[in-house]
Amino acid sequence: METGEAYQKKERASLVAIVVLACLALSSLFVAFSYYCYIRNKVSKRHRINKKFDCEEKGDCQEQQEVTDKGIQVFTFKQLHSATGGFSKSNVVGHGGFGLVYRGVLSNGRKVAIKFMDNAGKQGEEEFKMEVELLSRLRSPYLLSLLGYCSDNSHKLLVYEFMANGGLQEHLYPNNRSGSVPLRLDWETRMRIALEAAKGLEYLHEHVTPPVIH
Ligand SMILES: Nc1ncnc2c1ncn2[C@@H]1O[C@H](COP(=O)(O)OP(=O)(O)OP(=O)(O)O)[C@@H](O)[C@H]1O
Repeated sequence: METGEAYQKKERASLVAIVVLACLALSSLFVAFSYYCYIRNKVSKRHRINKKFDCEEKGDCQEQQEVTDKGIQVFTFKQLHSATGGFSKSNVVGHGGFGLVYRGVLSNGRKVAIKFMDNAGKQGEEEFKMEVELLSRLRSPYLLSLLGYCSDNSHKLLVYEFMANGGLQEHLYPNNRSGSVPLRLDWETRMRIALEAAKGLEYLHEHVTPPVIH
C-alpha cells in the first residue's frame, strides 16, 4: 500500500511532467510556425523578384504597380515619360509653383495631370516624401486627389486626377496659355463653385492635422 506522502509525490511528478511536455509542445509549435513564416516570406520574395524580372523582360510592368499604404501609386519615370509623350510641349497645360504641369494618359487609359518639379535636385528625397505623405492624407470631395508620385533622385513628379475643364483660375482669367475655353456660368453655378471652394478651404483649415494654411 502506498503512503499518502508517496502518492502526493507521484502526483506532483506527473504534474511537472505534464507541464514540461506541454511547454515543449508549445515551443515546438512556435518554432514550426516561425519557420513556416520565414519560408513563406522567402518564397513570396523570390516570386516577386521573378515577376519583376519577367515584366521587365516583357516590358509590361504596369500590373506590378507599387502602391503605398495610403493608396498612392509609385510611378517610374519611364511610365510618366510615356504617359506624356516624352513630356512633349504640346501636353503642357500650365505652370505653377511646383513646376510645369503636363496632361498625360496612363497605360490603363486614365487621364492625369503630371506636375514636374523644377529644381528637383534642391529638395531632398525625405522632404519630397514628407510632402507626398501630407498630400496623400488630403481626402475631400472638394479637392483634387493625389494619385501618385515618382521620385528617382533627379526627377520628382506628382500625379493628380485630370481636371477636364481646366482650373477655375483659367475661367476667371481666360487669357492664359492653357487655351481652355471660358465656361459661361449662370449665377447658381457660380454660387455652387464659391460654396464648394469654401468647403475645400474649410477642410484644409479645420479638418487636417496639422492644418494647411496657404
Ligand atoms: N489636375 C489638373 N488638371 C488639369 N490641369 C491642371 C491640374 N493641375 C494643375 N493644372 C494646370 O496647371 C496650372 C498650374 O497648376 P499648379 O497647381 O501647379 O499651380 P498653382 O495653381 O499656381 O498652385 P501652386 O502655386 O500651389 O503650385 C493650373 O492653373 C492648371 O491650368
